[in-house]
Amino acid sequence: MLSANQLTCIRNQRILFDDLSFKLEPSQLLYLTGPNGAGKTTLLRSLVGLQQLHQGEVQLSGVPIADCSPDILYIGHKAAVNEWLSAKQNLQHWLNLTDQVADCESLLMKVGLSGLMDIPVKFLSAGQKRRVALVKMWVSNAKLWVLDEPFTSIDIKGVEVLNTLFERHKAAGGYVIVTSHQTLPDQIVDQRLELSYRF
Ligand SMILES: Nc1ncnc2c1ncn2[C@@H]1O[C@H](COP(=O)(O)OP(=O)(O)OP(=O)(O)O)[C@@H](O)[C@H]1O
Repeated sequence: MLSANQLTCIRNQRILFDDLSFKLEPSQLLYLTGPNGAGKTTLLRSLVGLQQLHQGEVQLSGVPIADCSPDILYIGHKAAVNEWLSAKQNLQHWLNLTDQVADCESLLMKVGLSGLMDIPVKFLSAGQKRRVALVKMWVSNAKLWVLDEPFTSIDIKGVEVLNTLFERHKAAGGYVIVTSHQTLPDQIVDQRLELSYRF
Protein backbone atom coordinates (compact mmCIF):
# COMPACT_ATOMS: atom_id res chain seq x y z
CA MET A 1 0.00 0.00 0.00
CA LEU A 2 1.08 3.59 -0.63
CA SER A 3 0.24 5.83 2.29
CA ALA A 4 0.53 9.58 2.47
CA ASN A 5 0.11 10.83 6.01
CA GLN A 6 -0.69 14.38 7.02
CA LEU A 7 1.25 16.09 4.25
CA THR A 8 1.77 19.82 4.43
CA CYS A 9 3.63 21.95 1.91
CA ILE A 10 4.12 25.71 1.96
CA ARG A 11 5.63 27.62 -0.95
CA ASN A 12 6.18 31.36 -1.18
CA GLN A 13 4.36 31.64 2.16
CA ARG A 14 1.25 30.04 0.63
CA ILE A 15 -0.07 26.77 2.00
CA LEU A 16 -0.53 24.49 -1.00
CA PHE A 17 -1.87 21.55 0.98
CA ASP A 18 -2.21 20.95 4.63
CA ASP A 19 -2.77 17.77 6.65
CA LEU A 20 -3.42 15.84 3.44
CA SER A 21 -3.70 12.06 3.85
CA PHE A 22 -4.68 9.27 1.48
CA LYS A 23 -3.98 5.62 0.84
CA LEU A 24 -3.63 3.81 -2.45
CA GLU A 25 -3.89 0.04 -2.75
CA PRO A 26 -1.99 -2.04 -5.32
CA SER A 27 -3.81 -2.15 -8.71
CA GLN A 28 -5.30 1.29 -8.12
CA LEU A 29 -5.01 4.53 -10.07
CA LEU A 30 -5.31 7.90 -8.37
CA TYR A 31 -6.30 10.81 -10.58
CA LEU A 32 -5.09 14.14 -9.18
CA THR A 33 -6.85 17.24 -10.43
CA GLY A 34 -6.99 20.93 -9.63
CA PRO A 35 -6.54 24.36 -11.19
CA ASN A 36 -3.23 25.82 -12.35
CA GLY A 37 -0.99 26.56 -9.40
CA ALA A 38 -3.00 24.46 -6.93
CA GLY A 39 0.07 22.35 -6.14
CA LYS A 40 -0.37 19.13 -8.17
CA THR A 41 3.23 18.99 -9.42
CA THR A 42 4.46 19.88 -5.95
CA LEU A 43 2.39 17.07 -4.44
CA LEU A 44 3.64 14.54 -7.00
CA ARG A 45 7.23 15.58 -6.38
CA SER A 46 6.63 15.31 -2.63
CA LEU A 47 5.21 11.81 -3.04
CA VAL A 48 8.39 10.59 -4.74
CA GLY A 49 10.73 12.44 -2.38
CA LEU A 50 11.88 15.16 -4.79
CA GLN A 51 10.22 17.97 -2.89
CA GLN A 52 10.69 18.57 0.80
CA LEU A 53 7.53 18.57 2.86
CA HIS A 54 7.00 20.83 5.84
CA GLN A 55 5.24 18.00 7.55
CA GLY A 56 4.11 14.46 6.90
CA GLU A 57 5.47 11.23 5.51
CA VAL A 58 4.97 8.96 2.53
CA GLN A 59 5.49 5.21 2.67
CA LEU A 60 5.35 2.45 0.10
CA SER A 61 4.64 -0.98 1.58
CA GLY A 62 5.60 0.43 5.00
CA VAL A 63 8.99 1.73 3.78
CA PRO A 64 9.78 5.48 3.72
CA ILE A 65 9.57 6.67 0.13
CA ALA A 66 13.16 7.95 0.22
CA ASP A 67 14.29 4.31 0.39
CA CYS A 68 12.10 3.12 -2.49
CA SER A 69 13.80 4.65 -5.57
CA PRO A 70 13.98 1.42 -7.63
CA ASP A 71 10.22 0.99 -7.11
CA ILE A 72 9.35 4.44 -8.46
CA LEU A 73 8.95 5.69 -12.00
CA TYR A 74 8.45 9.45 -11.98
CA ILE A 75 7.88 11.26 -15.26
CA GLY A 76 7.60 15.01 -14.80
CA HIS A 77 5.69 17.37 -17.04
CA LYS A 78 8.87 18.56 -18.70
CA ALA A 79 10.27 15.93 -21.05
CA ALA A 80 13.31 14.71 -19.12
CA VAL A 81 15.29 14.03 -22.26
CA ASN A 82 18.59 15.37 -23.53
CA GLU A 83 17.65 17.29 -26.67
CA TRP A 84 21.14 16.95 -28.15
CA LEU A 85 21.03 13.17 -28.04
CA SER A 86 18.86 10.94 -30.21
CA ALA A 87 15.83 9.07 -28.89
CA LYS A 88 17.85 5.86 -29.00
CA GLN A 89 20.75 7.39 -27.05
CA ASN A 90 18.36 8.85 -24.47
CA LEU A 91 16.65 5.52 -23.97
CA GLN A 92 19.95 3.62 -23.81
CA HIS A 93 21.24 6.09 -21.19
CA TRP A 94 18.15 5.58 -19.05
CA LEU A 95 18.37 1.79 -19.39
CA ASN A 96 22.03 1.93 -18.28
CA LEU A 97 21.11 4.04 -15.26
CA THR A 98 18.39 1.61 -14.21
CA ASP A 99 20.42 -1.51 -15.01
CA GLN A 100 18.03 -2.74 -17.64
CA VAL A 101 18.51 -4.34 -21.02
CA ALA A 102 15.99 -3.86 -23.83
CA ASP A 103 15.76 -3.65 -27.57
CA CYS A 104 15.72 0.14 -28.01
CA GLU A 105 14.75 0.06 -31.67
CA SER A 106 11.67 -2.08 -31.25
CA LEU A 107 10.59 -0.06 -28.21
CA LEU A 108 10.92 3.21 -30.07
CA MET A 109 9.01 1.74 -33.00
CA LYS A 110 6.22 0.81 -30.59
CA VAL A 111 5.87 4.45 -29.57
CA GLY A 112 5.73 5.62 -33.17
CA LEU A 113 9.30 6.84 -33.62
CA SER A 114 10.31 4.68 -36.59
CA GLY A 115 12.76 6.57 -38.78
CA LEU A 116 13.23 9.25 -36.10
CA MET A 117 15.23 7.44 -33.45
CA ASP A 118 18.72 8.45 -34.60
CA ILE A 119 18.29 12.20 -34.97
CA PRO A 120 18.73 14.65 -32.07
CA VAL A 121 15.55 14.91 -30.05
CA LYS A 122 15.55 18.70 -30.59
CA PHE A 123 14.39 18.06 -34.16
CA LEU A 124 11.29 16.13 -33.04
CA SER A 125 7.81 17.57 -32.57
CA ALA A 126 6.48 18.28 -29.05
CA GLY A 127 4.42 15.08 -29.05
CA GLN A 128 7.31 13.02 -30.37
CA LYS A 129 9.59 14.41 -27.64
CA ARG A 130 6.98 13.48 -25.07
CA ARG A 131 6.89 9.95 -26.50
CA VAL A 132 10.64 9.65 -25.95
CA ALA A 133 10.10 10.44 -22.25
CA LEU A 134 7.08 8.15 -21.94
CA VAL A 135 8.81 5.12 -23.49
CA LYS A 136 10.18 4.43 -19.99
CA MET A 137 6.75 3.07 -19.08
CA TRP A 138 7.22 0.18 -21.50
CA VAL A 139 10.36 -1.07 -19.76
CA SER A 140 10.00 0.07 -16.19
CA ASN A 141 9.88 -2.53 -13.43
CA ALA A 142 8.79 0.10 -10.92
CA LYS A 143 5.68 -0.65 -8.86
CA LEU A 144 4.70 2.99 -8.47
CA TRP A 145 4.18 5.20 -11.51
CA VAL A 146 3.87 8.91 -10.80
CA LEU A 147 3.08 10.81 -13.98
CA ASP A 148 2.72 14.56 -14.30
CA GLU A 149 0.62 15.54 -17.33
CA PRO A 150 1.61 12.48 -19.39
CA PHE A 151 -0.91 13.32 -22.14
CA THR A 152 0.50 16.76 -22.95
CA SER A 153 1.03 17.03 -26.74
CA ILE A 154 0.03 13.38 -27.20
CA ASP A 155 -2.48 12.65 -29.99
CA ILE A 156 -5.77 10.76 -29.55
CA LYS A 157 -4.34 7.38 -30.50
CA GLY A 158 -1.38 7.91 -28.18
CA VAL A 159 -3.74 8.74 -25.30
CA GLU A 160 -5.56 5.43 -25.87
CA VAL A 161 -2.24 3.58 -25.81
CA LEU A 162 -1.29 5.24 -22.51
CA ASN A 163 -4.65 4.39 -20.94
CA THR A 164 -4.14 0.77 -21.98
CA LEU A 165 -0.68 0.82 -20.39
CA PHE A 166 -2.16 2.12 -17.14
CA GLU A 167 -4.68 -0.72 -17.16
CA ARG A 168 -1.93 -3.26 -17.77
CA HIS A 169 0.18 -1.84 -14.95
CA LYS A 170 -2.79 -1.96 -12.59
CA ALA A 171 -3.57 -5.55 -13.61
CA ALA A 172 0.01 -6.45 -12.69
CA GLY A 173 -0.53 -5.03 -9.17
CA GLY A 174 1.09 -1.65 -9.81
CA TYR A 175 0.10 1.77 -8.54
CA VAL A 176 -0.52 4.74 -10.83
CA ILE A 177 -0.79 8.38 -9.80
CA VAL A 178 -1.58 10.76 -12.64
CA THR A 179 -2.31 14.40 -12.94
CA SER A 180 -3.85 15.71 -16.11
CA HIS A 181 -6.02 18.58 -17.28
CA GLN A 182 -7.51 16.02 -19.67
CA THR A 183 -10.35 13.80 -18.41
CA LEU A 184 -9.40 10.19 -17.73
CA PRO A 185 -11.90 7.41 -18.54
CA ASP A 186 -13.96 6.51 -15.45
CA GLN A 187 -13.21 2.80 -15.77
CA ILE A 188 -9.49 3.24 -15.11
CA VAL A 189 -9.83 5.68 -12.21
CA ASP A 190 -10.06 4.19 -8.72
CA GLN A 191 -9.58 7.31 -6.63
CA ARG A 192 -9.85 11.02 -7.30
CA LEU A 193 -8.12 13.76 -5.38
CA GLU A 194 -8.87 17.37 -6.15
CA LEU A 195 -6.55 20.08 -4.90
CA SER A 196 -8.11 23.49 -4.66
CA TYR A 197 -6.23 26.75 -5.12
CA ARG A 198 -5.61 28.19 -1.68
CA PHE A 199 -4.89 31.88 -1.22
N1 LIG B 1 10.61 26.13 -7.42
C1 LIG B 1 9.62 26.81 -6.88
N2 LIG B 1 9.86 27.75 -5.94
C2 LIG B 1 8.87 28.43 -5.36
N3 LIG B 1 7.56 28.25 -5.66
C3 LIG B 1 7.27 27.35 -6.59
C4 LIG B 1 8.27 26.59 -7.26
N4 LIG B 1 7.66 25.75 -8.13
C5 LIG B 1 6.34 26.00 -8.03
N5 LIG B 1 6.10 26.95 -7.10
C6 LIG B 1 4.81 27.49 -6.70
O1 LIG B 1 4.01 26.46 -6.15
C7 LIG B 1 2.68 26.63 -6.57
C8 LIG B 1 2.15 25.32 -7.08
O2 LIG B 1 2.85 24.98 -8.27
P1 LIG B 1 2.61 23.58 -8.97
O3 LIG B 1 3.52 23.54 -10.16
O4 LIG B 1 2.72 22.50 -7.98
O5 LIG B 1 1.08 23.72 -9.44
P2 LIG B 1 0.20 22.79 -10.39
O6 LIG B 1 -1.08 22.51 -9.69
O7 LIG B 1 1.00 21.62 -10.83
O8 LIG B 1 -0.07 23.75 -11.61
P3 LIG B 1 -0.32 23.52 -13.18
O9 LIG B 1 -1.69 22.93 -13.33
O10 LIG B 1 -0.22 24.90 -13.73
O11 LIG B 1 0.79 22.62 -13.67
C9 LIG B 1 2.64 27.75 -7.60
O12 LIG B 1 2.06 28.88 -7.00
C10 LIG B 1 4.08 27.98 -7.93
O13 LIG B 1 4.34 29.35 -8.12
